[in-house]
Amino acid sequence: TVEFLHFANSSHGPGPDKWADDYPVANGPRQSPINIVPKEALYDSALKPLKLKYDASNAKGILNNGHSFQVDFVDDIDSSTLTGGPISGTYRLRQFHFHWGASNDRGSEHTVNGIKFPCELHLVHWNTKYPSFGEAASQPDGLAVVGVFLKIGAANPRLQKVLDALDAIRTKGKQTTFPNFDAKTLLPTSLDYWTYDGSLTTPPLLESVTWIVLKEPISVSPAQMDKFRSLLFTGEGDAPCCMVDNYRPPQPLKGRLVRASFK
Ligand SMILES: O=C(NCc1ccccc1)Nc1ccc2c(c1)[B-](O)(O)OC2
Ligand SMILES: [Zn+2]
Repeated sequence: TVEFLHFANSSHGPGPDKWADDYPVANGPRQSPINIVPKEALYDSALKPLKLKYDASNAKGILNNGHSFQVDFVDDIDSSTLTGGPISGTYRLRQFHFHWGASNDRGSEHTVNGIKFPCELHLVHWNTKYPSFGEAASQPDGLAVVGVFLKIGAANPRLQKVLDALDAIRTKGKQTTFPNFDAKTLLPTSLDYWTYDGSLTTPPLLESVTWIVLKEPISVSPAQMDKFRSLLFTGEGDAPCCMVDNYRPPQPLKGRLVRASFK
């Protein structure tokens, strides 16, 4: 079947194959996502365990931003942080969001041995050595994003808390409060990960992300996947366009090394 990326030319702008026109970095040396080939990843015993310390009271709101939805966190103090892993210093949790497909055969941005998952969660953190997220986003060590695959299985009750808020943000630009949410509840048991240097996967595609992709997926049920697909790319009053296939396909590795925190 012809894979139609809903990013493709449509009501919400040009698709991935057109991004290089406005963002030449789209063809840069460290673009994301990538296909991860576990057998070609290098086990690095010097990699530290990930340390995620999240404070549920930092959760602020949930927003339909027109290409995904995100849960935003208070990030003016070091209360929800990522340390350890491949990074040095302290990175603050800013937001998390997802990417998903029109059907369960696609949707993730990273792939593993060419396998696509139906959905991928991104927990976005910024390096506190910089004064703000915006500043950090333009630095090579500015951002650290934890990627978590979602795999079809039993319904995920922790994810359901997020999905229950989607009815209130169906159209582009809508937001509502989303207090007291512990993002740690969305993580799998194992924090084993692959890591590599990459970029934002949506414009401006800045090459400022240390990617940390967890090996173990979390579960999502088919009904829960349909809840993601109930969102709209379009604003209230516009002809409705379902928010699906909001993922960028894998980009050339260009000689980059992917390291593994596990054997
Ligand atoms: O924060 C974003 N845009 C707003 C912005 C503000 C200021 C400077 C630059 C960008 N985008 C963005 C951030 C993090 C990730 C992605 C996109 B992702 O690749 O989808 O997953 C990880
Ligand atoms: Zn993302």
